[in-house]
Amino acid sequence: GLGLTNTKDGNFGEWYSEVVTNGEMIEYYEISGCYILRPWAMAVWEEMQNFFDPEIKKMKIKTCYFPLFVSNNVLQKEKDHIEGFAPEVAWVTRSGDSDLEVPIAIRPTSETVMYPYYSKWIRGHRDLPLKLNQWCNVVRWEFSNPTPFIRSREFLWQEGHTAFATKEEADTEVLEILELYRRLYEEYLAVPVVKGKKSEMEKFAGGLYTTSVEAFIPNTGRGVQGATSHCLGQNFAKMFEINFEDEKGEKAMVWQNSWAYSTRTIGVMVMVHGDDKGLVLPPKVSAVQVIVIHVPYKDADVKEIMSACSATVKTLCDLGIRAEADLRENYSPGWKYSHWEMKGVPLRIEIGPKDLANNQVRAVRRDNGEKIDIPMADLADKVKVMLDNIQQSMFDVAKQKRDACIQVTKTWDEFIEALGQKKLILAPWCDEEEVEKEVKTKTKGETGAAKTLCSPFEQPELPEVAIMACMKLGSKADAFQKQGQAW
Ligand SMILES: O=C1CCCN[C@@H]1CCCn1cnc2ccccc2c1=O
Repeated sequence: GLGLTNTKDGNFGEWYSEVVTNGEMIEYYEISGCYILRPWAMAVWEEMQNFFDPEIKKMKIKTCYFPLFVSNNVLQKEKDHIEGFAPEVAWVTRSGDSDLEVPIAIRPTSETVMYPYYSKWIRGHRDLPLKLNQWCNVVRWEFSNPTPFIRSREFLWQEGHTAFATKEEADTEVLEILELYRRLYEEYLAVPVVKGKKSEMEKFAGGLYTTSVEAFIPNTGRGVQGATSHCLGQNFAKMFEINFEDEKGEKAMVWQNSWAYSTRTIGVMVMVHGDDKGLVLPPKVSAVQVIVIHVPYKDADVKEIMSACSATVKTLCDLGIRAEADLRENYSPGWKYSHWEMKGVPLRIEIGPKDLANNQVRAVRRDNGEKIDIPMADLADKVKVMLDNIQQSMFDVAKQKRDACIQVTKTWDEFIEALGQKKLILAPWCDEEEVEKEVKTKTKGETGAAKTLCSPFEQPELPEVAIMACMKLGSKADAFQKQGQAW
């Protein structure tokens, strides 16, 4: 039938897989770790792009497109960067039935594709800042459990790559981009995130420091990295000889950043807001914000009801609201209610004979099921306000749930206990790599190992605090909470 067979609190993994499929966002593909992104998902991706791209254009960041393929020697150039990632690189070794002279890699990220040309294009300080972004796919041949949107062998993202004359300019941009990522999550996906700095162990090895926005999934007690904004320092400039002649005529290396968000954002949004009836989409990113459904009644004039629905859709569309009518006669209203609830449409409007007689419509919110009768005359200003309320309410509810999971711990025992309770833990933190490694071993085998997520920029009164989350361990330990000075 139409309903889900798994519940969100019952079997989260199975629930998630059903929701993205029944909600018509994802179709599973014959090659493991790859997924088909259907229009219902791509519409969310496009709404996010409609916010983000104009914002970076305001920052004078230009769109480019570099090739998908990377030569081996260039890929190996920045040792720190590639070390550890090598197993994930996919290679083209043949064309037709003949082997390639030299295997060619498919980009897992584009630093090594782009930076030889940054070196060629950047000569003097007048060539700076160089700020480019590309919207593309990348391939990482991962082996840990693939999950639609969250972890796939190919995914879509934007990757920004910028070069500056000074570190100050780079530092400033890192945080400007991070703020855009916060807005993307909080204002569009209605998902609360924590901004912070990654630990030395978790940061991008090829960079100087990494900042990120961290989301949290209460059902699993897992933190999830939402987007990253790295300052690369001068590491890549050294490797790829990206120098410029500064005002004093001296040769200087550029300071670089790179930053990305990917289709993982959609998965986080589904995990946070979805419920046992399916997807729940924030109005700002939903392809359809209002679905209008006619309720035929035995001898009522169904044509009149249908035209009232079409007129309602027109009124709403003229206001810039993404409204559609489902007037199919081969499906019952009940079937349609379940179908559009599964797809997470924020607001449903029902029109039946009674409504027509009273010159009103029945509006039903997807997020909390609230039913409201609206006079036809008030449709214009009421519906827009309702959609804004739904957007805000979805964020407030998610933030309240996330905050309820945050626990401050001051002792190892408190920490281990919180770990077992799927908490997002704030604990004092020293950021020494061996401490991080030690805790990783010490917390294995417990309810689930843990990982540092970030050291929040907004710190509670505690000294040096890092925010962590318990990660139900699948194949590898990749998330643990931790304290710093405590031991
Ligand atoms: O995050 C970002 C933001 C966008 C540009 N790239 C950086 C850093 C990517 C780190 N990374 C991640 N997986 C990889 C996998 C294979 C080879 C290299 C890499 C790799 O460098």
